[in-house]
Amino acid sequence: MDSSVAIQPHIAVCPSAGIGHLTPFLRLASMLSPPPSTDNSCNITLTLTLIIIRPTLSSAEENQINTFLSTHPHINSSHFHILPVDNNSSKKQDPFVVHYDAVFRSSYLLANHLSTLSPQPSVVFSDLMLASGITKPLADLGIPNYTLISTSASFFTLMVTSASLRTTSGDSDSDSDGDEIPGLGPIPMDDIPPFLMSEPDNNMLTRIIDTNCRHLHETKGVLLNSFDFFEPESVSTLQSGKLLATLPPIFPIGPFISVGSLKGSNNISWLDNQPPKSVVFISFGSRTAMAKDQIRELGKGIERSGISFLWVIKTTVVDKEDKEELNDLLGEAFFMNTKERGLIVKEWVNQEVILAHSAIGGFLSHCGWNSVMEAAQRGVPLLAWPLHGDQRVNARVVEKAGLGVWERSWGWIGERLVKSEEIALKIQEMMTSEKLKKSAARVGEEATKAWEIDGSSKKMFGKIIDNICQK
Ligand SMILES: O=c1ccn([C@@H]2O[C@H](COP(=O)(O)OP(=O)(O)O[C@H]3O[C@H](CO)[C@@H](O)[C@H](O)[C@H]3O)[C@@H](O)[C@H]2O)c(=O)[nH]1
Repeated sequence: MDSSVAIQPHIAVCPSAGIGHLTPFLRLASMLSPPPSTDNSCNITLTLTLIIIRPTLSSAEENQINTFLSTHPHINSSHFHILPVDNNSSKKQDPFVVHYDAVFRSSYLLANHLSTLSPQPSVVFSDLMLASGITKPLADLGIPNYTLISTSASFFTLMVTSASLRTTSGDSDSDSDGDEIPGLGPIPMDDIPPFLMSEPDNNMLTRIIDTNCRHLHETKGVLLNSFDFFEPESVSTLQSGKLLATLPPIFPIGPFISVGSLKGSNNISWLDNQPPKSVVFISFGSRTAMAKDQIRELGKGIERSGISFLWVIKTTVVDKEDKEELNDLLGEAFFMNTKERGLIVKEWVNQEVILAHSAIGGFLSHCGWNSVMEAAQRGVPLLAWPLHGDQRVNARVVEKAGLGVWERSWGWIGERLVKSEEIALKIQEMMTSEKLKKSAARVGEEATKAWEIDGSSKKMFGKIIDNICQK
C-alpha cells in the first residue's frame, strides 16, 4: 500500500446536555470540519459526525442543533438516546443536573453506539460528563478520545482538586480565607460552589464530576476553551503536571471560533441606530431565572443609570416554561420611561452577533463561561453577577484579566436583594471607566493574537489536527 495516501479521519463529537455544554461542541465541530469553502488545516478530507443526545431538555438546544446541521450540511449526525431521568430526584433538583445525571449514567452505552458508526470513528471529542463511560472502552478499541472542558481552566483546576480540598477543609490548620490551590492562589471558600465541598454520596453533581475526573488519565488530551493570556497561571500549572501528575496533555484552544449563523433574533436594527459603545447588554445565559423582585430591582437600576440597554429576560430555568408577561413583571411605567433608550426581549437572541455590534459598550453577565469567552473575544467590558456553579471562579478570572468588574458584596444572584441604587452605580462604572475600556480592549487584542499564525491557541489546535491526521 502507498504510505503517502492518507487515511480519511472520521471524527465523532459528543456533547452532553444543556446549551452551556452544547455550544462549545458545535464550535469545535465547525473548527475541526469547517464548511468546504473555508480553509481546512488538515489538508485532507475529514468526516465528522455530531452525536445528538436525545431527548434535549430545552427548545434552545433543539433550535441550535437544527440550525447548525442545516448550515453545516457536510457534517453528519447520529442520535444517542439516553436512559430515563431519575424521577425520584427530578422533583428536588435543578432539571439540568438531573439531565446531566441521565447522560452520565448512559455514557457506558455510548462507546458501543460509536463503534457501530460507519466508518468507525478514528478519534472522539467528548464532554467531561461522558468520561467515565467511554474513555476505557474507546482506549480498548484503539480510538483516541479527547475530553473537552466547557468551563474555565480555573474552575477545571478546582474540579480536579476538589476531592483533596474536601479532605483538607476539615483540617484545623486549613485557612478560612481560602486554601492555596496551585494555579489559582488562595481562593475564599465563598467562591467555591457549595456542591463541590459536599461528599459525592450526598450530591449528584459532585458525584458526576468526581467520577469523571478520575478517568481523565485515560484520555488523549484535555481541550480548554481558554487561552494563555487570559488564565496564565491556571493554564501553565495544569500543563506543568504540578497540579496532578496523572492529567493528560492540556490544550488551551480558546476562544472557540464562532460557527456564524446560529438562530436568534438579532435586534440589530434597533442597535444600528445607537451611538458607538453606548448600550449595555444584559443577559444571564440560557437557563438562569432571577427572582421576580430582583428582576424589578434590576429594571429600576437600569432606569436610574440613564444608560441605554438591551436586556434579555428569562423568568424560568427551562425555556419551555417561560410564559411570563413582561408588562405584568416590570409595570407599564418602566416601559414608558425607558422606551427611548431600551429594548427588552424574551426570545432567544444571537448573543455573539449582539456582542460584536459597535453600539455595545458593556455586558452585565452571570459569567457562564461561553459568555465570558464571547466577551473576551470582542474586548467587551463585563460586569459580573454570578448565579451558581463555576461563575464566581469565572468572575475572578474576568476581574484578574482586566476584562471586567465584579461587586462581590452582591453575592450569588438571589443571595440578597441587590438594590437599584447599587446596580445603577455599577453599570455606570462599567460603561464609563476608561481604564476598564482599555484593559478589556487589550483582552480582545490578545484573544485575536491567540488565533493568529504562531498564536498560542492556533499552535495548540495545530497539534491536535496533526494528531488526527497522523492517526
Ligand atoms: O438568548 C440567548 C441566551 C444565550 N445565548 C448563548 O448561550 C450560551 C450560554 O452559555 P453560558 O454563557 O456558558 O451560560 P449557561 O447557559 O448558563 O451555561 C452553563 O454552562 C457553562 C459552561 O459549562 C457554565 O459556565 C455555566 O455556569 C452554566 O450555567 C452562550 O454561548 C450565549 O451566547 C444566546 O446566544 N442567546
